[in-house]
Amino acid sequence: MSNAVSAPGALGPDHGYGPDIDHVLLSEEQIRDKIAELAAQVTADYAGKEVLLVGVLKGAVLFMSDFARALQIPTQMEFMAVSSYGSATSSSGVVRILKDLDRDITGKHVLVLEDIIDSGLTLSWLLKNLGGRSPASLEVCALLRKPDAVKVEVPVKYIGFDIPNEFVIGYGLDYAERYRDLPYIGTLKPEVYQ
Ligand SMILES: O=P(O)(O)OC[C@H]1O[C@H](OP(=O)(O)OP(=O)(O)O)[C@H](O)[C@@H]1O
Ligand code: HPA
Ligand SMILES: [Mg+2]
Repeated sequence: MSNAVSAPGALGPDHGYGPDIDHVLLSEEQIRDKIAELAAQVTADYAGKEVLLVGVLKGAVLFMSDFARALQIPTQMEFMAVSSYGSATSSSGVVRILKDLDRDITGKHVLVLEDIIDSGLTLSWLLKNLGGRSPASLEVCALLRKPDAVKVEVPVKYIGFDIPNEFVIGYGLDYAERYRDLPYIGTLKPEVYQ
């Protein structure tokens, strides 16, 4: 993986988290460029249709916000909150719905937005759940995927970056609810976990 860029401090505001950051994997600019690319693909693929974006809270909130603005087609937004991690760094495998969609998705073109596919357990569960609600179509757009961590293969049409199998934070991704507000994606120093 050749995405490692310069020291965290060189990349703009770090919200005071700088000392906790080990290295930056994806800069704000790399993320922005990738979102523009993904949004152009989705805009072309869904031309003439209205898309219902389903953001998976809380991790996908920054991604959804930037992605929706980069799209050039009309979209509506729904959110679902599920949790399989709690404050741990590996999935418990037990997915719980913390907040369901506010409305019926029958006949809608649903595009699920995820920040990360790690084990794939969350998304695999979510696709079964949403697939049972008779959408016109159901696809996934995930910003990050860890190919070496996948336990369940999930059909994903749009992927931003494949990343190494290490715990990452920033741009929506948390460790124990912290670091979501970082504009870039990076890793934490080992001592932060102690
Ligand atoms: O592929 P998996 O191993 O299932 O992991 C991916 C999921 O885990 C994270 O959510 P988390 O449960 O931490 O909730 P959060 O988004 O509120 O932090 C992440 O946002 C994905 O939804
Ligand atoms: O690497 C990760 N970081 C933060 N949250 C996560 N949820 C699954 N994988 C990750
Ligand atoms: Mg989390």
